[in-house]
Amino acid sequence: MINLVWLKRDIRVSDHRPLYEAANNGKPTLILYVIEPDYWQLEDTSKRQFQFIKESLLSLSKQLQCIGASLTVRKGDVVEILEKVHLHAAISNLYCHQETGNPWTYERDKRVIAWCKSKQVNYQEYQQQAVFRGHVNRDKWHHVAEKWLQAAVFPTPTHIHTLLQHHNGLKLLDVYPADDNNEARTPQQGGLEAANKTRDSFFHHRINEYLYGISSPVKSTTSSSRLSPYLAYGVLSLRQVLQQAQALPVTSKRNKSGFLSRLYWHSHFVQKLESEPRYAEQAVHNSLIDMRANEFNESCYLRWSSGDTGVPFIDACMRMLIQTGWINFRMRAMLMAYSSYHLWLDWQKPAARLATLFVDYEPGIHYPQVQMQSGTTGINPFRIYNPVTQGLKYDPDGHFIRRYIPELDHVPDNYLHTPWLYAGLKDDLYAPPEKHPDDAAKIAREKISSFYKQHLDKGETGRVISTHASRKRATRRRNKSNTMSKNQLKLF
Ligand SMILES: Cc1cc2nc3c(=O)[nH]c(=O)nc-3n(C[C@H](O)[C@H](O)[C@H](O)COP(=O)(O)OP(=O)(O)OC[C@H]3O[C@@H](n4cnc5c(N)ncnc54)[C@H](O)[C@@H]3O)c2cc1C
Repeated sequence: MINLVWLKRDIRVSDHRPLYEAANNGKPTLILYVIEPDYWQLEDTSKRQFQFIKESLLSLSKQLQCIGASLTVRKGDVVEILEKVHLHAAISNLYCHQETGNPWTYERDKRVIAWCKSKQVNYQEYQQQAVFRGHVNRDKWHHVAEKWLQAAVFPTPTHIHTLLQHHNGLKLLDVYPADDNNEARTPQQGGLEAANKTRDSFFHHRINEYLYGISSPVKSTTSSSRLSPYLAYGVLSLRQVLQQAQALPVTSKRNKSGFLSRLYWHSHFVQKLESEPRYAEQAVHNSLIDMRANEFNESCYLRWSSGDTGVPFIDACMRMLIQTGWINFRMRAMLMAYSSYHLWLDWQKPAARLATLFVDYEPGIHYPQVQMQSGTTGINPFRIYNPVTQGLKYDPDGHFIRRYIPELDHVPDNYLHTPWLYAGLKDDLYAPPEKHPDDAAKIAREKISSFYKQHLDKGETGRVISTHASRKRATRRRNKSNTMSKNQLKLF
């Protein structure tokens, strides 16, 4: 009888409860990662994410060797692979982490649980974020989340009695099982070494510029922590990073607490998708499901998705994302809002496109953010950014635009943010936008107001708020002197 540790978005040894439990019960243990071809065919997955996972698994394999264990990789349907393993060596315990993923992984997990039940395999699933299954009372969420995040981390096992396989299957990682070819030219590297380097440089130096650079797509590349892909695939444990950050003796308290707030937001957002999985498929507010239905303009979508809308700051942001696999929060919000308001595109297809471009794709953050930026939650419906004003503010000298849009080389600086006003624009090189951004924003405002007036059910808005919104005021009254809770006050 063996243990099986099934790895998903938890590619690490430290603060890893499934590995810890397996090591403690002394049975031979198979540590398994399954490349699931059907998953990699989905609209929201891509080769750049696979590449990051591959690098992280190769790094994990070395870490496991240091504690006498080994990683096994297999390719196929998880249930079929479990079945094969079980025939070869009976599985007594299957340990894994709870995953809040997309609808496909949710269904896959249900099949695994059903298989375990049918084979009388003891299925043990543990939390790896402050995200709770079943009914969650949002009034109490921050208390339980805080308790979980402050609990002691699980120590790295010093030895795991490993089950040796004929072949470890690491070579399978050389072949990406889909054909999207969506790679980033200069992505962040996966693996623990890169994760530690990124974290240490942030904790020891870059954190002091954190809030100063946070909104700029240029400054934030170094001032933001850049930990997102390591947290998304569990190369680092969120709880461990949070506790390490709390212990930092940094000079600027504002920067430190700004960063800590965002680590809390992580679980706050993932909890939304966990509590209401349809966030990934349908407008979370029932009245707003059809707000943009039957109006999808494919050519606008294609121009947006390749960074060719004709609005330079939008296009430069999109092209940076295509090239690097990362962009800062504000620009993610602006890109999403531009597609939803100015281009009036229903959010699903743009959301999938962005997901495939993010190396750090985390469904639990992504879909709730997408819906918030698209006005489909029924709360703060007008998240409309003026892309020209944003450009002038965050790229006043135009270096960022020039870097990503060489077709604008012939356009003088004073027209760089609005090239459609320049009489000499070579529009065969860089076509102007289909609608002037101001006109498009005005039309969107009118459409939203009119749709809200006609269709918005306020009772449903109340339901969305009570299920998903943060408890800002209540928390402030109850915890005036509690610094940890102050970090949660900024949740939205
Ligand atoms: C439309 C849209 C989609 C997004 N999709 C993703 C996604 O797929 N994966 C992802 O990790 N983040 C996503 N974000 C949130 C945010 O933009 C990124 O987490 C952040 O830019 C990552 O860079 P960083 O690690 O340097 O962040 P930092 O500012 O250093 O923050 C530290 C960590 O806190 C968490 N975090 C930061 N901002 C947020 C936020 N607004 N909400 C929830 N958690 C946050 C992340 O885990 C991040 O790594 C999205 C935001 C928007 C507007």
